[in-house]
Amino acid sequence: MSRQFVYQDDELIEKPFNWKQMRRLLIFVKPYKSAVARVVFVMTVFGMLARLAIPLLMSFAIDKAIHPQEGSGSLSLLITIVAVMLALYGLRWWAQKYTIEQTNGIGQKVIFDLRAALFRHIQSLSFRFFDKRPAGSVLVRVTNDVNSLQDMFTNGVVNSAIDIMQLIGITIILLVMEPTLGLAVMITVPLMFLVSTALRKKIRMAWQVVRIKQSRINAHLNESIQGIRVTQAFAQEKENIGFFDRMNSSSIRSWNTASALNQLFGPIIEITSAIGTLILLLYGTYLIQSGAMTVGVLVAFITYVGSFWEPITRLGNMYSQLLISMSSAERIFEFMDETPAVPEKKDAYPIAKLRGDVRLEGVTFGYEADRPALKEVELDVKAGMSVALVGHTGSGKSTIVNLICRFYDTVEGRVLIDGTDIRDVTIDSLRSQIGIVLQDTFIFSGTIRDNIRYGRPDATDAEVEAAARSVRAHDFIADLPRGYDTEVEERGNALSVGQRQLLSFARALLADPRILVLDEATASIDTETELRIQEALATLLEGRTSFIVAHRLSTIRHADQIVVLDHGEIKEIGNHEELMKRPGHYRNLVDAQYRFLSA
Ligand SMILES: Nc1ncnc2c1ncn2[C@@H]1O[C@H](COP(=O)(O)OP(=O)(O)OP(=O)(O)O)[C@@H](O)[C@H]1O
Repeated sequence: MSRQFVYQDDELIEKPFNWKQMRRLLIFVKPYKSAVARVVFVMTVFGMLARLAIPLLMSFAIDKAIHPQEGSGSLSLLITIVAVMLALYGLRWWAQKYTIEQTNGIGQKVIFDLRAALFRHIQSLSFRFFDKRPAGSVLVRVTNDVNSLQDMFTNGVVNSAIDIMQLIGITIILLVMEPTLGLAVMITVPLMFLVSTALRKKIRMAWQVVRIKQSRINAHLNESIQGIRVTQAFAQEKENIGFFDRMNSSSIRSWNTASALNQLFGPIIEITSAIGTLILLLYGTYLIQSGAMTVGVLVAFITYVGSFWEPITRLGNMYSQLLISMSSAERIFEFMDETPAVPEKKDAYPIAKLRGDVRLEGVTFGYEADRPALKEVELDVKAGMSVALVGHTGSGKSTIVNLICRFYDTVEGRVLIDGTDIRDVTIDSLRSQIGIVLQDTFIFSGTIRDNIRYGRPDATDAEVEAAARSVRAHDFIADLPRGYDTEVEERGNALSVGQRQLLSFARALLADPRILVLDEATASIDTETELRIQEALATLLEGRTSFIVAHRLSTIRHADQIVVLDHGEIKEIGNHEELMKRPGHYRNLVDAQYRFLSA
């Protein structure tokens, strides 16, 4: 079997009940506590009391109106009792309807708040958080884990409270009505509890296996779809299908096992409750025959016992659900407790409108503790200069720009913008004045216009168009079927690499940042597009401080300053002419590129 896919995704495994977590979850219910109180009140006063009173009335009707011990039956009393019973049924129906509507509404609101809080928190987390986790696992927490709490919130909390009260109510009534018979019936409760607890645990485990398998299928599906181009290019479809089939069959098998176990549950509960009813009938008949109890009381008992098992079963199910919810809650709170790796100081202030001077002073940084990506970097860039960062792959070019944008904090040394340590200012005020154009241009679903407007949502249509014209993107946009209103699919798959790059230039230009960071695309593009991009770039860079992770000689040559990096250290700094005059890293790099181009 292929070892190529290994999934260690988040799995819904149950966790022991944890009060601390439960309390944290209940905080989300707090805003709705008066609504919850109303539901509990309505259900207790109207729903539960009606439910408990009906068998008593039945017993009363039999013993007093239908078959009294003394005298004959009374039709008018019977009619009155039936009328009261009908009214109680109506009340119960209304109370139930109200409870269902309200609990569903409250549950949805709680889930909405929880999901929103989680999303808001994730948005605030730094790059380091996302470095450690595949997008899929973050996705699962915001969707599956939150959903798995949905049942608990929509039905669980309120219904369990009602069920517990109902059980207490029935137990008290049974014991008060006929203590010995009440006790005799209760004998089956521990039995039923033991049997159902053991079986339920097995069932829970079996369903967890199903969930794990299904979550692996999801992960595989996600990867397969994202990687479909590579799969087809390497003609691996057959292997992929085979792997998927095996996962699929294994998921079905686990489903069958779980479902078979589940089906055992109903009969076992029925047998136990039948034993209870049998005891009730035998002992009840004996009590009636010996004159210690009336037929009406027996009928009431049978009805009460019938509605005794129902809340027990529901509470059992709820308990299973609760344990699964615990693991979801744990994972949700694990994310909620993540603090941004790039924290904002309490007294951080918004940085003034930037001039654009950038200084790196003795900067050392590593993504991992023992692997420095930059070592004691010194760099002084005056406002308006364009800086090309060059060096072999992994030399630390992107890391420099990551630090300037404060996606990460330095381990040693500091980054100064206009003489201010960037750790002292608010992140928002800093980043909103820095434009970033990444190599892998991200195009969001929406129109071309929306995408250009991304960094400045209040820009007018005319401004959007002017930005597109300046970076030479207007012509290709105008050629699209609906021009600026063309919907681009998610990630802009329908656009070429060059077109996407021009779009991102327009986006950056419209945001009009003082400092521009650009990770140049390495993909080879035709000469005409290359020329167009160079022209666009010249417009974009005009008057701004810019840092370009440069791959094209044309870009590098025109830069005011070229920074040559090697293994996280700056080896050379100067402009093209200066660096070409002496032998060194830069000259070797340029010679190598020329050799490559002329080969
Ligand atoms: N998110 C990350 N987590 C851990 N290590 C990283 C991360 N990003 C980069 N690195 C490591 O840091 C070092 C510098 O990487 P950086 O991305 O700055 O190189 P680069 O010069 O931009 O390379 P390239 O030209 O290939 O983009 C490399 O050794 C790389 O493996």
